[in-house]
Amino acid sequence: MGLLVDGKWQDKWYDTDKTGGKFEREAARFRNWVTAGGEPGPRGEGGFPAESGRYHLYVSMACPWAHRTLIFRKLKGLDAHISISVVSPDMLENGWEFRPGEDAHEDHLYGSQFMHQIYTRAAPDYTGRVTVPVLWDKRRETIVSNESAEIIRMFNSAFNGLEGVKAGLDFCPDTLRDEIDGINGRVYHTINNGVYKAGFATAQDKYEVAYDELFESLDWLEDRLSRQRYLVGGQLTEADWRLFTTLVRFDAVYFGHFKCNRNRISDFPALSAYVRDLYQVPGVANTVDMGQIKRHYYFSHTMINPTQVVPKGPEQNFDAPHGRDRLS
Ligand SMILES: N[C@@H](CCC(=O)N[C@@H](CS)C(=O)NCC(=O)O)C(=O)O
Repeated sequence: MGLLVDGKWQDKWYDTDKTGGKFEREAARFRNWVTAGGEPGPRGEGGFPAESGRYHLYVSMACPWAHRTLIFRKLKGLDAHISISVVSPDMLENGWEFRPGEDAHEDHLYGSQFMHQIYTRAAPDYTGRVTVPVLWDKRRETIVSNESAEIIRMFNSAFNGLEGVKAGLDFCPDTLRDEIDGINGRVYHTINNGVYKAGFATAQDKYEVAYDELFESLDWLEDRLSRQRYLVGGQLTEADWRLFTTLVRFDAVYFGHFKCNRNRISDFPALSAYVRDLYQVPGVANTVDMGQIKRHYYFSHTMINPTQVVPKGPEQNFDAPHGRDRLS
């Protein structure tokens, strides 16, 4: 685990000293947008038109942020248009690595050994963390974006003109967008990033604040989802997929490893059925690799789990009936 400083790799854990033990996630630095015709997006520069075969996605199967992009790529029918390389689940002194084998790929574009080499290829003097997912432009040989929230919005709409892409499937319709953004805001701060705030806190009080906010939000969602099948508008939206990637990891990882242990998701009747409902959407199960998820967290975070022993459990069956059709 480390970061780049002026283009040089340094092996350093998150610095929580300057924030009194609180984990603060750094904002992503590459924020351009692929758009249908290459016009600039909401921020960043233009010149990234949606073209088949032009873009490459670097992901980890373990990472909940990268997982969002894998789900959108699959559901929108973008597999044939956007290629991918999967990094090894073990993120140690060199950060994310390419280690071709059962779990990971080589870097299909440049044969790099480390993900940080992709960042310095785009920006030789880059300073910051080296995160996945990364959307890479093969034509301009640079990073378009390393912000998953924005990559999924691009996948949702920018590529709709390409052959075989499910243009009619809209996970962020204009009419629901404000409500989706509202839900996303709370879910991001207290759940998606909330589990990390609990797990990476190095002071008791900072951990407890994150823990309380997390379970307050899970109680709120349990109530909401006991009355409606999906979070917003009676249909599957981006808000559901953003919540899903955290919930599906919760009992196996966040409950124990990140000390988010008031309850398991399996203790919440609505939330647990909701996770199964989303998991059973055709195409999604293949994006969930529980072996890599557990391996990554328990093996890579040596300051939390120095023995690097990976737990065998829990037993989970996301294929069990969810019974949520009645809420549609
Ligand atoms: N804002 C980013 C966050 C991505 C992120 O933090 N990914 C984690 C993996 S789960 C990572 O690569 N961490 C490496 C690090 O922080 O050094 C996004 O949503 O795309």
